[in-house]
Amino acid sequence: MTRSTLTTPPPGAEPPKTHPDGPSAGGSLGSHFSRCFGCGDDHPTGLHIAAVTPDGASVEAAFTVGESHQGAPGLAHGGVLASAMDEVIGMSIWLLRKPYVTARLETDYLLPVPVGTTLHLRAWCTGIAGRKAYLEAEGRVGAPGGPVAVRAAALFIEVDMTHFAEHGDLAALQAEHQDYEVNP
Ligand SMILES: CCCCC/C=C\C/C=C\C/C=C\C/C=C\CCCC(=O)SCCNC(=O)CCNC(=O)[C@H](O)C(C)(C)COP(=O)(O)OP(=O)(O)OC[C@H]1O[C@@H](n2cnc3c(N)ncnc32)[C@H](O)[C@@H]1OP(=O)(O)O
Repeated sequence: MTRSTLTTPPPGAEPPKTHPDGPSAGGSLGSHFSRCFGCGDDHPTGLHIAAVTPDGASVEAAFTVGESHQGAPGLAHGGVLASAMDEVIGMSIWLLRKPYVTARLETDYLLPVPVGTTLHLRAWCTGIAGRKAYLEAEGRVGAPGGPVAVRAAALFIEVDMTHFAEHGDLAALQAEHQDYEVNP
């Protein structure tokens, strides 16, 4: 992976501490928002990524490139593949049960990905330093041990839940996150 210093954990970064409320090994993650482009069941043209965690610390998902994901004829659009990486990386940091947003996403495209290909996605956290989380992901062609077509490295920043209320749609947030209170 051609990774910049911005997505490389600095000396002293700590390993992630998973949260007891997160799914245990072998569990499904579910969608964090029904209209999310990456994972939402109600998104009409979304990626509909559904992930599991094999070990409580990383996530795995299978994503099949469809007709609506093309860039060049018959080939996946690079931005769609980056979205899939962003999604599984976001799912992996949500295992900590703290809200984070993507600050930086670096993607290496190693192989063309034809329509109809199933990419086996995996994401994991490489370290935490203050509000910064360092994460990686890969997409392998055809099988979990298949050739790597896409790799990503990311910097996510921890935010308060008010980030989503202040900048986004508070009613939609509260409808699906009943535990969210304004001015708790
Ligand atoms: C109804 C929905 C509910 C959702 C919420 C519910 C629960 C949470 C959910 C679950 C999630 C589960 C799955 C998620 C799946 C997919 C995830 C997709 C994630 C996304 O797709 S999310 C959208 C795209 N994302 C954004 O929309 C971010 C826009 N942005 C900002 O909101 C600010 O920019 C922010 C907050 C990032 C920082 O702002 P800030 O003011 O808080 O902090 P500040 O700027 O001081 O940065 C602090 C330190 O980070 C360094 N830093 C910052 N940015 C950097 C960069 N780009 N490169 C290198 N370093 C950077 C600084 O240099 C400083 O470093 P230092 O401390 O060393 O000086």
